[in-house]
Amino acid sequence: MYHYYSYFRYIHYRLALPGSSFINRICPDWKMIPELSKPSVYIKDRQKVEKILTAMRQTGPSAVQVISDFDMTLTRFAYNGKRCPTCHNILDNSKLISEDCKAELADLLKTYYPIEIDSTRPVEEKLPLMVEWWTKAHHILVQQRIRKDLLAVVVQESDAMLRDGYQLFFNHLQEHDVPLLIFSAGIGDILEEVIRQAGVFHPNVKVFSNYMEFNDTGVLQGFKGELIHVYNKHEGALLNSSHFQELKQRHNVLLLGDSLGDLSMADGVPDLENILKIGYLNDKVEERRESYLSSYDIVLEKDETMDVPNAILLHITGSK
Ligand SMILES: Nc1ccn([C@@H]2O[C@H](COP(=O)(O)O)[C@@H](O)[C@H]2O)c(=O)n1
Repeated sequence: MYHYYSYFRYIHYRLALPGSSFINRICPDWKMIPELSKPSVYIKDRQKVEKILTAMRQTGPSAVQVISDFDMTLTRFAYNGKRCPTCHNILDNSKLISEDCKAELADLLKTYYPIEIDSTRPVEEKLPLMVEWWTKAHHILVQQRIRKDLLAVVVQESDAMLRDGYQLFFNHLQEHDVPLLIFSAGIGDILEEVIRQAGVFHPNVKVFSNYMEFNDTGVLQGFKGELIHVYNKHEGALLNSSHFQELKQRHNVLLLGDSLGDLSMADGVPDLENILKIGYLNDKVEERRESYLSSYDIVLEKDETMDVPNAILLHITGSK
């Protein structure tokens, strides 16, 4: 029964493809963004998306800000069939961690990641478990007496990969003075190193994340500030409301995420007018498709590229 239902939903979302003459007649913007016809693209309400795109293009780049998650949103989920690392995994798998602790961190991942992505569990039930995961993992990392000066080497030696098309994404935002806020439950120091080494840590990029605290000799002794995990980003957004106040003339938001927790990243934006939410659905696709389609305006299924966000950015900035 379930298979018939999901097949029907599949046909339903794929029927109104941008190539169809009906959609092109009422929605001229579809023709301008052929990337929206990629087989990886799913949209529940095309007219809503069309309306937001038209409004955002009309007001242009000076009214927009981009708010994005990092791990598995700006970075790849997999490459050649192998999972790519998150910020935490970059450290967990590095030479800075003893074999015993690597095994402990791997056990934590095996226990808690399935909970993180379980669409049958309510968020309230996941919250304490996520805090538990991050707290235990950070405790282990602190025990390892990690040296700040070795973080760059560890990132260089890792398999971290930004999504295909990341250069256009970061460079285009910089060229058009569009602020990019990266809001990550990963590790800020590692995240910054990944984008620095990729040559895209431009001045328009601001990062909210979990930052490491080092002692006078440069050894990790803890983490700064309030813990950010995947399901408390709204708290971080509200705590950092001064950042959003500085951008208060930017009423339009392009939001990129890969988890339902990422949907609250724009909670601190004052006088929000238009928000276009793009969600990468990387894992457990069948089980989670319906909830992603109900929450994100555009869902990108198993799509390792920045093609769609890039095409939308070029559209908004009038570059295409
Ligand atoms: N010990 C941990 C804790 C979390 N993760 C993963 O990191 C991701 C969070 O970062 P975002 O940039 O996506 O906010 C999240 O998806 C966790 O699965 C981890 O790998 N290890």
